[in-house]
Amino acid sequence: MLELTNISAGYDTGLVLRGVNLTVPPSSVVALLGANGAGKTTLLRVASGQLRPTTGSVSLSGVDMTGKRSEQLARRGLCHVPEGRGIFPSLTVAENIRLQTPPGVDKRKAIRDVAEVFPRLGERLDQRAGTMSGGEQQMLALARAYISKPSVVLLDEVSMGLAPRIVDDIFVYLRRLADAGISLLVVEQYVARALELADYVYILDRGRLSYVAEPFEISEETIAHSYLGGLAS
Ligand SMILES: Nc1ncnc2c1ncn2[C@@H]1O[C@H](COP(=O)(O)OP(=O)(O)OP(=O)(O)O)[C@@H](O)[C@H]1O
Repeated sequence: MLELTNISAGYDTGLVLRGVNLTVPPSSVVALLGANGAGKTTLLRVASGQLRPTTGSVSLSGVDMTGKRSEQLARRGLCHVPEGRGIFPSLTVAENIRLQTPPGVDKRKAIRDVAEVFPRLGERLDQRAGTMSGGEQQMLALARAYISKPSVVLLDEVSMGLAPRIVDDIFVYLRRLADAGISLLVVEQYVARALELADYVYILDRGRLSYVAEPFEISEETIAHSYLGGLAS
């Protein structure tokens, strides 16, 4: 369970998030929606320890992790798949998987597991990651969410710029993670698909939470407004 309480955070340029409360319960999927610049990526950065909040707290499985570094959160079971993938392009696929395998887990087994879930990666174990297609690179980034056995995965626009067929594969994979009891916090441009996956929906409007609901409660009009950035106006 991930709990963000009364989070305010921003950059040198100013405050972005103002008093945001968000909970990802155990074995649940939360979709985080909002217009461009609303602060979705910033909130994921706070949750993963990349950005220290100005006020508020971050708690993971009941332990206060406010101000802790990303590696410490990762060790406690949080996996962040950022926008732009976060893989090592000059290393091979197999080397990437080995590096991402947590201590105590057999690296060869991790490679076999990834090849089973993503056969395309299995065919490319010796290929340099940076020479693969965008979709294949995204699969490699997502493989980390599988092999590191996390309790919570943060996913920032993981289907961005990918062909529809690959997006289908990625959503099947996300469903599989959710069915395995891993909690997901999903920022996604394919809103309808994100809502299909989600147990709860949060909408950010210019750094403030404007709406929290279960997917069946949310109207198309509310979603459209949130993406135009006009929900509160
Ligand atoms: N490193 C940074 N330094 C300064 N300002 C930043 C930085 N990163 C983001 N911002 C600003 O913070 C605000 C929120 O950005 P953020 O990326 O969190 O929004 P978002 O909801 O994820 O948007 P999008 O859907 O466009 O990715 C924006 O105004 C952005 O310009």
